[in-house]
Amino acid sequence: MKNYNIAILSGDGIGPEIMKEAIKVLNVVESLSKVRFTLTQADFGANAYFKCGDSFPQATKRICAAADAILKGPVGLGYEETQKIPVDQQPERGAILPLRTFLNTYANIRPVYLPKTLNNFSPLKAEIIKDGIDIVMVRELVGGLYFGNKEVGLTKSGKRYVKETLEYDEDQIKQILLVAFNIAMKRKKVLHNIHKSNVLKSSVLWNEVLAEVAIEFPEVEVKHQLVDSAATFLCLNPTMFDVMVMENMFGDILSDQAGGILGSLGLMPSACLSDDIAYYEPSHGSAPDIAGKNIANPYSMIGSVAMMLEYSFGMIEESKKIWQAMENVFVQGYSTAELSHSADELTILTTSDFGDKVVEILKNL
Ligand SMILES: NC(=O)c1ccc[n+]([C@@H]2O[C@H](COP(=O)([O-])OP(=O)(O)OC[C@H]3O[C@@H](n4cnc5c(N)ncnc54)[C@H](O)[C@@H]3O)[C@@H](O)[C@H]2O)c1
Ligand SMILES: CC(C)[C@H](C(=O)O)[C@@H](O)C(=O)O
Ligand SMILES: [Mg+2]
Repeated sequence: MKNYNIAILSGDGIGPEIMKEAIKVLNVVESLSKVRFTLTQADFGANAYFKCGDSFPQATKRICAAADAILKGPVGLGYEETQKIPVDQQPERGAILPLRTFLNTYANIRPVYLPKTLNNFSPLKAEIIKDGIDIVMVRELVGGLYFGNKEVGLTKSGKRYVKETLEYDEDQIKQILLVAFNIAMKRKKVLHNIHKSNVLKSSVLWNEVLAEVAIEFPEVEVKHQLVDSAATFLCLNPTMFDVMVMENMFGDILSDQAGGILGSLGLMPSACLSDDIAYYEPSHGSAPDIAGKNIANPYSMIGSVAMMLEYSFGMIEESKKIWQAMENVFVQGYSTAELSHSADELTILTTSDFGDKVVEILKNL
């Protein structure tokens, strides 16, 4: 029987709450299929820092390196709590970014998906999204401003200054574009290239490389869109997009905006892919404002499981069933707390009840 080793990094805030539900779903998939999942928990994030003084401990690195895939909950704390941790150990700089470089997960796939049955969750008018929303955002994840040279100091006149550089080389750009073109080939063969070449030299190089890569994909129609106007059209007419590709920072911001047009960040799972291994995490953070209340929406974490089954283990049917089960929970008239604004007659489920409903439906699909 096939066995997959999965590292479980539950994270901070709502992380452990939503991870518990994701594991319930994994256990059901295991019981219904011919695979075994061996789960290994590892400390990561602020909790790891407070436990052992390191937000990405060596032991966790070893567990990740030995895994077939990694399932990661969000990390981070509220602003005040974060100040208790030295800047370079804060879970974003000390854990997430090092994890991304450690694994070289350069391609971040963020599905922006709302089946038409659920379009009442979106704050957008029904006529704009009558057929639902179905976009794949492809975000470069190990380059750009996040990882460029950083300098902090004093000017000659004693003023504090900071310098952060947006760096890419052509190989980094090419590898993410190849991922995006290949996804476009499997979908509608239309790729929106999101850039800012009217100002940024990095976008000029990005677009030059894109023109070269595009020759290998003559069937894909490329549409160029400046990032600022893309933000507008994402609200006015999201269905004009199918696959969108962009550099790291643009992708961070537009993908959170995308969570907004779905109605909640809790509907945003993601996959972070390298050529060898992948890790899966919600696009959102640790939601300190709702942590510990059993009200977070675990859809993003369970959706990350579905993406792991598809991308890392080729378990396409099982993955589809998880998406279907989650949609069915909502279609049956249930909701999670943060989506409750959309219709008063919905029954609000706690985090754990949502997981239980998914499991119940999954067993009968
Ligand atoms: N990949 C990651 O681990 C990751 C991603 C983003 C932010 N963060 C970190 O998370 C911390 C909090 O950041 P923030 O508050 O700006 O953003 P956030 O994404 O944690 O929360 C933004 C809003 O969305 C809501 N929300 C998020 N996920 C939800 C869910 N599953 N169900 C219901 N509501 C949900 C929150 O309650 C909050 O109102 C920060 O430390 C940040 O750096 C981590
Ligand atoms: C927490 C932070 C480092 C991270 C990012 O900016 O990439 C998050 O916002 C995300 O979108 O995954
Ligand atoms: Mg983000």
